[in-house]
Amino acid sequence: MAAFKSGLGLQAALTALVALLLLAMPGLPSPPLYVSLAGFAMAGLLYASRNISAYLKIFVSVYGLGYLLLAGSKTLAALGALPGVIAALLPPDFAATGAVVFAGIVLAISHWKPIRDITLIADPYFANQDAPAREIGLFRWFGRTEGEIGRNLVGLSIFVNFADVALTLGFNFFYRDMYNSLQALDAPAFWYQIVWIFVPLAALNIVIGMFDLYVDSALQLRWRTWLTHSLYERWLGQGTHYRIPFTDEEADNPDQRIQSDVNNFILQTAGLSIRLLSQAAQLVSFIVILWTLSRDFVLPFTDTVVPGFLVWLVIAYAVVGTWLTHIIGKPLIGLDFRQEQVEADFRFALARNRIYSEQIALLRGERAEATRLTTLFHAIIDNYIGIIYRRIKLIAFTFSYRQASTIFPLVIAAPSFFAKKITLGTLQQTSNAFSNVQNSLSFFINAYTTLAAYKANTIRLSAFKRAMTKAEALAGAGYGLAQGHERSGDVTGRDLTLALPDGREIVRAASLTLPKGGATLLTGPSGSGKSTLFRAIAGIWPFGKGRVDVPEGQSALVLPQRPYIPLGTLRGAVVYPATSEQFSDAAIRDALIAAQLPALADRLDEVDSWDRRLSGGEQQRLAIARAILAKPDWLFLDESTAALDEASEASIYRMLREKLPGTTIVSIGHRSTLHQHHDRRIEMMPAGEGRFEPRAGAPLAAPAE
Ligand SMILES: Nc1ncnc2c1ncn2[C@@H]1O[C@H](COP(=O)(O)OP(=O)(O)OP(=O)(O)O)[C@@H](O)[C@H]1O
Repeated sequence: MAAFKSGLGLQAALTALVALLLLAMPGLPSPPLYVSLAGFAMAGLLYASRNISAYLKIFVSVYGLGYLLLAGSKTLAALGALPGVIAALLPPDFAATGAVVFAGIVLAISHWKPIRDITLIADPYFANQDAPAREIGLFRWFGRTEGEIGRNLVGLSIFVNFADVALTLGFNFFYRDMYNSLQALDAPAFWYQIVWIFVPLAALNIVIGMFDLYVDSALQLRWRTWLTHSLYERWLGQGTHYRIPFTDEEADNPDQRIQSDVNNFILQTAGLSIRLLSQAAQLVSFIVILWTLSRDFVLPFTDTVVPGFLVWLVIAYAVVGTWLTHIIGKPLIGLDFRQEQVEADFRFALARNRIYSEQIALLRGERAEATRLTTLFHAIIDNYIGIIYRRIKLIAFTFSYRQASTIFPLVIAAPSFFAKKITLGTLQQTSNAFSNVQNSLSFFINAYTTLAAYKANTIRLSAFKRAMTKAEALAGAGYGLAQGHERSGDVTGRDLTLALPDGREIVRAASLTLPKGGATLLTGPSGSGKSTLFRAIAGIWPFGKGRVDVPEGQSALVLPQRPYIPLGTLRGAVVYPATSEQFSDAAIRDALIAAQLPALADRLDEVDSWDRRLSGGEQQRLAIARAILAKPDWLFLDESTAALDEASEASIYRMLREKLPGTTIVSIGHRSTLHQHHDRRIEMMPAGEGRFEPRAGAPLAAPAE
């Protein structure tokens, strides 16, 4: 793996050097010239692959390394520098050139759109420079960065798969020799084949199978950990999750995309690409065997010689089969895509029933919910029935095809056997080689359903990533609303227009100031854009024009009318979004008591569905306790005490102003009793065409002591 690790440049140089050395040895026994010339082609390909996808580059590199090993060992063998036993085990000369051809194919397909869609999702993992993931011990020592471990694991997995192909070749020759010994009634030769050929091959097959699973699982686990983590970090980052619905991308059910699509994508990408590679190697090897076996093939019942007849036959057989399968199976892509969607919709509806169970029970909404669930579930069944019929049609074809392919080569080669032109061993070897070639060529056929689901999966993940990019752009500077910093310490708006996602303007303010210090009350009719103004100040509302400036380096906390209560302990719910370690238990208890929740002060460790256990007013007071702990410079209360009675609301406001003297409070509220707790008022006034304008009102009475 040394050349693999030390970069592409070095590999290319080494490969070219081997080729040069080989060429510069006139008179010395060396592999054929075409093997040496292929070295130059390999060096060129490695150079050309420097800008391709990080994932595909691994494959080109492995082929480069494969060429080095094969051509190098062939040269050593030609010079007599390798022991005869090892030299006999080396693959034929064409294997080295085969590596070059395959590297060329990988390079050629790297720009193809379906491949690019896949590599755009796969690449970030293999190109990352992050430290190895701590939580997974498997292969953590296999590279300095997580990306390097991933690349090395893919490389290792490819080598393991190639070893498996070599074994399959070994088995093919074993069958020939074993059946020949049977035909010749040669018992010692038969037992030699069983004990000295079959047993070692079978043992190796088991070991390789185990190691393959270990390497593949480690790769999948590490890759999934990294990709899942990076996707949800990005999804949660800077309000992206909030803005995705505002984009024009179809990115429904992000939960499903992060939890299940990622896993399937990784399983399929790693599985299919590496298998495709070994299938290709197997294909070439067995085509060569088949060609050798049918070099002078005489068409049955004629005297016509068709060189390599079986090779042409198997290619035609597989191409026609692939084409027919494609025609029959194509609708599965759309059906699988839709299945994922309807399953996710149904799951989401069930989850919502769980979350809103109390409201549904109070409203006696069970029937309505059941009707909706039935409709959603019918969509699952309808689509699945479509999938079943399509699969049955596909199976009718693939099964007949598979059955025919076991008997087909025997039918073709049997006349030669009966005419005593070939031995039983050769007949057996022919049949085995034919089915191996057919199998590799039909890789696409057999994996059709997987490929269909894989494509649907890739589309879903690509759309999710595009939606995140668009949502991030919505937050970017220059899009609609600009956000900056205000030196005076106030929150200000200049030439501000807030609009809805469809472009309709709802708030317009040539100049707006929320002064630092004291308390400001924002009032106005329902739907006049008060909460939207808070969203714009908090920097999550993307639609509009003009700018909002907030004081630099100051903390802010927005408490909505319905506070968010996370799953877990009461302690975690109170300190949210901070972590429990940031506050002592005493401070948390004091905050709960100050927020008029003394009964909860001793239940900090209790885990419960607190969002359902606590009343609306209790949840609002829990959010107030959060504010007391966080001590923000700015506290935005969006009807955050609307569920409390007026007396409780009054004492909460008094307590807040007493405990948080340095905090500027901005409240939204409809009750006139709120006036007494604020110093000034801003009112949303109608400004024509459905718009509202925030205007400063007369100073309010000094806050009640
Ligand atoms: N995500 C959204 N997509 C489309 N329209 C929205 C969205 N969020 C808010 N609106 C619309 O924007 C308008 C202003 O809403 P906003 O919540 O700011 O009003 P408000 O003044 O706070 O009302 P209330 O006093 O009833 O809470 C409403 O007509 C609302 O339907």
